[in-house]
Amino acid sequence: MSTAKRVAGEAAAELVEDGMRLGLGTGSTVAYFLDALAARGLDVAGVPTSEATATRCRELGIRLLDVATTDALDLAVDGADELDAGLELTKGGGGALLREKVVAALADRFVVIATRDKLVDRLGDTFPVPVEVVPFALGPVGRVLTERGFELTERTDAEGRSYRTDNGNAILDARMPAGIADPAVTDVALALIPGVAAHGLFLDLATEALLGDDEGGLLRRSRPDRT
Ligand SMILES: O=C[C@H](O)[C@H](O)[C@H](O)COP(=O)(O)O
Repeated sequence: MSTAKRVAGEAAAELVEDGMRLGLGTGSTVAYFLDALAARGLDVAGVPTSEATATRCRELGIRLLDVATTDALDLAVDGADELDAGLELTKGGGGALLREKVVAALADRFVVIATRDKLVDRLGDTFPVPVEVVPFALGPVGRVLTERGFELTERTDAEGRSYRTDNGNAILDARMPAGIADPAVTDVALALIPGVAAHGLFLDLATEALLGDDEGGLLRRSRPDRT
């Protein structure tokens, strides 16, 4: 049990209103959000960002929406692996980055829930950028990333096999030893490499952050230009 994650998840559940269409993130912090949301018994429905979240929603009785027929969401709630003072994020530690980014982009409001220790001065300082790669392109993409100075680790599953996302893709965890000097430049550069399906830099998407700590405290941050 993590008090810090629970506090953040429960605070996010309080933001939900009857009738809302939600984006339902992925991860251990989101698990607390889903529990608290189900306990409220509201009439809501959401697009899940992973098979794991979809399964948990079915168990909890949270109605699911098909992303194919959902043009907009009122509120998305998701975790993060790092966030900076401007609410720019690194995500994808749980491998759900592609669907998470699609869902976040559909939402009018995107609330990040995390523990306070995930606040960083600069993205990439504590967590590599997960790069989701179509398996066919693993070699070429790996070579391009290495040429650009990234140190790569191909993600593996519990059995040591190449990890596969819900979309059937692999993940290269890419660390820039010198740090990511300009996330906006890296964002575009990564997205343009043929074979990259998605990457874990989430820029200009989050509107608010709810950050819990182990003493039960909650820090609220908002992006001034988006709320
Ligand atoms: O792919 C997974 C996601 O981006 C998660 O939201 C992120 O890794 C944070 O997960 P957790 O809340 O378990 O730390």
